[in-house]
Amino acid sequence: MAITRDAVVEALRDVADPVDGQDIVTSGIVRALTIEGDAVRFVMEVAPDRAPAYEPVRAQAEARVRALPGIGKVSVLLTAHSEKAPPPELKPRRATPPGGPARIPGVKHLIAVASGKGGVGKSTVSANLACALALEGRRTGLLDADVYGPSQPRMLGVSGRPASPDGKTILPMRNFGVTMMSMGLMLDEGQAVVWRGPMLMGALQQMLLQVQWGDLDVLIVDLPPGTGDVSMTLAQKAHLDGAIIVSTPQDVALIDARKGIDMFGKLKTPILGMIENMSTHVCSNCGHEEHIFGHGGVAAEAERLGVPLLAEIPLHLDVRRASDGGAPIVVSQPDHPAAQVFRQLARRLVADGVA
Ligand SMILES: Nc1ncnc2c1ncn2[C@@H]1O[C@H](COP(=O)(O)OP(=O)(O)OP(=O)(O)O)[C@@H](O)[C@H]1O
Repeated sequence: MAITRDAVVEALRDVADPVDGQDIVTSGIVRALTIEGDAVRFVMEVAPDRAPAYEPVRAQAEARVRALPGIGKVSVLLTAHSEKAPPPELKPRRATPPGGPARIPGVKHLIAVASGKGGVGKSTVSANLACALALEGRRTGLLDADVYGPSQPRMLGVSGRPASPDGKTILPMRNFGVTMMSMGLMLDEGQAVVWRGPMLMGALQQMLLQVQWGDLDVLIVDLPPGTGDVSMTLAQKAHLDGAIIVSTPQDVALIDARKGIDMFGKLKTPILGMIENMSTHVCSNCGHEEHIFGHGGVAAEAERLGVPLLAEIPLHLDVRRASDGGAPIVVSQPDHPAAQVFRQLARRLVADGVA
């Protein structure tokens, strides 16, 4: 029987990370997994001072994989990620001089998740979509560019200041199979509030180009709400494959969403489609459905604009709880109806060749 990547990953999920408390796949220390015939190789990347403590975990991981049917050679190496140099300061500096849209090295697809108005669930959608794409086997990255309200560290259960091997480049964080970086991890509290346009633009470029994203099939960028400098810079400077616009069915959110669509249109960024979030409220006690913010508004708008309605996500307490708990519903309750909507969304984007 051929060894599959899924089987190896599943086996490794049985092994706990003693520091992180999660399994070693979720905690992101398993790297460079390669399978050649019946031979399996991977490394476990840990902090240098913790290497001795991880030796039993390495042995356990090796034994767990070795127990899989049809396995030949298993090689598991402990490597220490360097924490010598602190990451570079995310400096409020001027963006590089004008130039055309550039591709980010190693990144196949770049997708922006935008909303006209704040609080409509753009970050919730970005986090769940990223996790769902990772579950589809896509090498997925998530950049939280919401400089005024970075929420991805909380949603993906990531904390701490990112390390840098050389003081110039930044090592991203990783959880739930998603490589992630957030402006929130690079800034001291309140720092960004005083930033002006050119500073924000420079910081975004730094995050796109100085973070060691590695080879990614898709990088999702969670933009700040509205059509401000960060959104404009991304659309102008980076080769975006498309933008997804998140809106609630309410008129006010829709009007703002139209402005966002208009901006991307002017900057020649394709709109991949719209997502209606908080589409219908499902009572967590009795299951009764209610359209608190109206219903069908986003579908009608998408039709008017000639763009697809990619998903309708229910407003459900479990979605909020999962995000607040640091494990998006797609990973914490994979059978939940809301999780299924995100999984279908991810499959659709993969099938359409954009992710
Ligand atoms: N479908 C949903 N069901 C329940 N709660 C949701 C849903 N979508 C988002 N929320 C909750 O609504 C709040 C706002 O969501 P989120 O932070 O994703 O919005 P946002 O558009 O990114 O906001 P911001 O303007 O701060 O960037 C969060 O507490 C989130 O957990």
